[in-house]
Amino acid sequence: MISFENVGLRYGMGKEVLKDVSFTLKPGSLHFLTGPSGAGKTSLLKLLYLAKRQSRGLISILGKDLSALDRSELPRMRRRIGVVFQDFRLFDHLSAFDNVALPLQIKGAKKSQVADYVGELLNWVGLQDRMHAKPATLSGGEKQRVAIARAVINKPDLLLADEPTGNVDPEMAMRLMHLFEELNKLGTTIVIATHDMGIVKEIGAPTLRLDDGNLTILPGTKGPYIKTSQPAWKRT
Ligand SMILES: Nc1ncnc2c1ncn2[C@@H]1O[C@H](COP(=O)(O)OP(=O)(O)OP(=O)(O)O)[C@@H](O)[C@H]1O
Repeated sequence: MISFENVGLRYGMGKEVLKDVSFTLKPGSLHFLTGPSGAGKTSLLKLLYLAKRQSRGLISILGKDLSALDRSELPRMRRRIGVVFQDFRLFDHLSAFDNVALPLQIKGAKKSQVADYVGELLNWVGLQDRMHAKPATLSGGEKQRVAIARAVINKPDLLLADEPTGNVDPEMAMRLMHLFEELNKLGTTIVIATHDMGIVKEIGAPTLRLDDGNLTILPGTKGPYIKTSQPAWKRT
């Protein structure tokens, strides 16, 4: 369970970029996060992946109240969260295969299991012929697919993706969305920030919409996505 109660965020002494944001996401739900450029989407994701602390309000992630969380617990929490960053953040000295393998190796998975899982996933994202390439020799879309494979390989409890289909053609974008849906069916809670309203419409999951730091929640148009519930004090 993830819940935000009247959360505000400002950078330094600047104005609030998130204002009184309140929502709850049920475990296993899938949501889009939309809104114009500068509306606060990446900032909201930063709070969700524990890279920033809110300026006010209460946040609970994966059932843990962040205000009661000891700093020493952060690394363990972060390991349960997969993130696809807008700028990919791949390790330049590692091949596509090794970038994707890393989370499994850290977890201590067997070599044969790593080879199977990573091969299968890179195949799914259409990179079977680019497994041994280093990021510098990959196109933007190829890097994006490596970043997605790395974020999902561990079947995280929470997956956050910032514009994960920004660099691929529409056909690959839908394929990647289906990968997220498959992961969602296994129980991963997913939030996908996107400008691509075509994908939002096609998948039909409920949407968190930000406008200048203010959040509204739009219901989904298709199942089986678990609907978000507004906290009682926000219902009209
Ligand atoms: N590190 C920072 N320091 C100061 N202001 C910041 C910082 N990061 C973001 N902002 C400001 O916060 C606001 C929200 O930015 P954010 O990146 O969250 O928006 P966004 O909706 O993700 O935009 P985009 O769709 O263009 O990626 C913007 O006004 C931005 O200038």
